[in-house]
Amino acid sequence: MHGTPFTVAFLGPLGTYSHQAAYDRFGNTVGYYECKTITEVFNAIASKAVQAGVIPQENSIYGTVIETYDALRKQNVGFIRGEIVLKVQHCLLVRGGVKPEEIQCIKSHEQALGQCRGFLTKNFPNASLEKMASTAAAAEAILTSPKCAAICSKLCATLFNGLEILYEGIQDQNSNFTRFHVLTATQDVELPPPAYPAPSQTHGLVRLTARRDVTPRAPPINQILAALDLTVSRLDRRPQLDSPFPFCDVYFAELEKGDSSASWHSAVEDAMKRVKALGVEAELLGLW
Ligand SMILES: O=C(O)C(=O)C[C@]1(C(=O)O)C=C[C@@H](O)C=C1
Repeated sequence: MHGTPFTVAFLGPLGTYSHQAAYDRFGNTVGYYECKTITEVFNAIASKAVQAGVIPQENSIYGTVIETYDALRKQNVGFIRGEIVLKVQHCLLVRGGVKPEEIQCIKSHEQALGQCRGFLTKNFPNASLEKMASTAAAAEAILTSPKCAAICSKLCATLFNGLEILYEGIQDQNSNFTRFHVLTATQDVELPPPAYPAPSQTHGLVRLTARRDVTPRAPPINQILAALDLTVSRLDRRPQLDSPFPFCDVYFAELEKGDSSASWHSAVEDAMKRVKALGVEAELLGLW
């Protein structure tokens, strides 16, 4: 990709929170590449169509972004290089002139519908809820569906002509943040420097898979974490799809560096060796 500008993929269209998070990190120093789904962002990174991507990971009201963790289960999924935390204030948008009592359906990304569940139950108990690929895709869709409203950011009211804001700040808690990951295909892709000084690396993400079909006496998660012997600041799990046994999981352990001055990268590598000695697969998915 010599000579091509650094390009960053995000869940589009323009106006999504992913777009805003990407812009917060990379500004106008890079090119942008809109994707229709989060999975497409991962694919664009893996196929090297882009040098980096921004992926939503977790929301402070609704929790884990499932599509992201399902993608992180796959091989060669990319490498997490940073995080961006974005304040999320959802609005309810309609086509100009539409009254609240005329709204029959509400469209948005499932995360946004989940973050506004209390508001929707109270104010629109009879409206049908429609999952869309993103909040801005929902805003675009209501241009041609006048009986529907969209949950999205305020920015969409300026980006899409003919839409107006009916309500602002409709999420169930006023304080609402989404954390995004910055991903590249491999650890060695050079990232443009951030506008503010980057903190030194203090996080890591390791995928842990105990395969009962390969290691019948695979240890339980508490023994795996004991072997890891590092601070685990969060633990997510998704089903192991390729196991002949039901209810076997893949774990994602987010690690946090303690006070030690030793190299963080080698501390994580050593911890993974201890886990592998138990017959458990350990894959490094990020350091940031
Ligand atoms: O639909 C968008 O605008 C997105 O960027 C996706 C997403 C998410 O998946 O969590 C990002 C932030 C908000 O939490 C709602 C939706």
